[in-house]
Amino acid sequence: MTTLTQSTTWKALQAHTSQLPHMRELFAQNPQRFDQMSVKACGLFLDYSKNRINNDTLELLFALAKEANLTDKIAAMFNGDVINNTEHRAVLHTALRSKAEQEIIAEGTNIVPEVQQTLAKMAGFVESVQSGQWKGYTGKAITDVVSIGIGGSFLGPKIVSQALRPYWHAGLNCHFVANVDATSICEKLKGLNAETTLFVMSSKSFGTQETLTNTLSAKDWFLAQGATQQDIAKHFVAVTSNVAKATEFGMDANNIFPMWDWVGGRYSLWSAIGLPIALLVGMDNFKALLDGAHQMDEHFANTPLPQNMPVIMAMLSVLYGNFHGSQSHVILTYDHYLRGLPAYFQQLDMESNGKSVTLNGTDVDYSTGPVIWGGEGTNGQHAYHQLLHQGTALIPADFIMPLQSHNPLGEHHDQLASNCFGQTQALMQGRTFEEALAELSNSKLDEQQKALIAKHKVMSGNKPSNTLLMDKLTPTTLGALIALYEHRTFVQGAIWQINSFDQWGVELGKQLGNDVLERIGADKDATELDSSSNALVNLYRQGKL
Ligand SMILES: O=P(O)(O)OC[C@H]1O[C@H](O)[C@H](O)[C@@H](O)[C@@H]1O
Repeated sequence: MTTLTQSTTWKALQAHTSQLPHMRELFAQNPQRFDQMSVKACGLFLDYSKNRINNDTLELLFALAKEANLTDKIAAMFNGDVINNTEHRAVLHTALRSKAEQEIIAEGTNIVPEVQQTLAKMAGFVESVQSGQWKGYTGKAITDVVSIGIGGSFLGPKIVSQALRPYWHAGLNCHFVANVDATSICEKLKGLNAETTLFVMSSKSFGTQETLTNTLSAKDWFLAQGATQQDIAKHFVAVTSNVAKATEFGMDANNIFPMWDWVGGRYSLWSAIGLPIALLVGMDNFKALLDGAHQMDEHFANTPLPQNMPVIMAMLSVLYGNFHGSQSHVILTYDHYLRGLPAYFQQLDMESNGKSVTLNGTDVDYSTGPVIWGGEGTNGQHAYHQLLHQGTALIPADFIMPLQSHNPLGEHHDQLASNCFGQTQALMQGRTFEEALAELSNSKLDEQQKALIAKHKVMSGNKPSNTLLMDKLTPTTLGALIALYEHRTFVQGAIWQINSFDQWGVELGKQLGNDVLERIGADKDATELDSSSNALVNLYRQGKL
């Protein structure tokens, strides 16, 4: 047993949660519920009143946070303490969006000047590409950027670029390649002109198989179009913390944008890994994105726990995962531009909190990170929302919606908003048997059939959701929104006493993948693996069934 599950507060929460009435009743009991259970910060508004909570629940949750020394842990992260204990690294993505005059020390050095220098280098490059001063090998301006990276070096730039589509510079397009499946790069390169294409290779380690292979194929394609080795410097740039390896690979030293060990891959879009974003939306908008995130950092670092938006959201997730047996959490974005956000938060949260041992190596005896998934509203309402409403699993939901659309058109946005709010309402209140029966009062069915159908129409309700609103989706509000989820993830990790910043689980697959690759390339059938893996490798070597 860990000290966490043995704590009085943990036990009190177990006892308390089983006694709480249905949310319908909680709303009926307290007309102030919405006012008391909503909070505004950094251009975001969070309504968390549709949760299985009352004031006592919140008190217990914040007590748990206090007992986990959350405030000290937050300070330790911002101070650059080596909180990633298995990789001996500080965790300072917050420094990437700090103010130029701040001083943030990592391993004895103030890192803010390096951050600022890199931003300045990005600004110069972005300006020269956007203005057309940067010329390709035949003297033409760049029209297309191909961003090559995977994991944190892919999803952040891709999803943020997608979200900020209304801010794109006219005349520049961007294509993202991650998968080692050649189809990805081949499809992207079709129709592109080598003379006007710029490749941005992003790899923190500069050692990731997919990214290296895709970059080599991009280089081959580029040379096959008539360009020469000397032309590469005009068309290939790299972002990496391994400058030596990038130079060795053939990248021009002037075209390498640095990042650092103290930035985790899934927290790196704020660094030069965000270069494709900056190329598309310009440096002012990129800085506005950083500023939104910085505002959320300030809120997170300085706001008492009960009013602290990331802390509230994290503790609600702890409530469902640890006290209601919830294994999954859904992100529902009611905004087409934010359709990629669930995938981004999935990587952020699942790679961070998919852990089973505490920082000191003890096995956990409680659930840690849930499965994160989701999609855009209203599409999901015609598909998986069925399970949210009537399935057997309890899946807390976050509904995210801007109040104003970038594309105001007729009644579209009113309909979108009414669906969003209607869903949260339906999840919360459900439908009783009596209500379902009453709805059938005018039908021609006999009493027995009515009772059967009514039974199928019953929705238990009491399904939790948060609603997150913003005026409009802008670089600033998007920055705040992403930082909100980063900190939410951090807080959960802090409660669970796990390391949210390493990812050893993905390493074994990579290692074994390399081993299998050797066997695929060998001149005899594989015999040394388990029977399934041997047979699969051998089938692959045959190339047909
Ligand atoms: O940026 P790179 O070093 O190429 O790493 C790319 C990605 O690969 C790894 O497998 C990690 O799981 C990710 O966190 C990382 O973002």
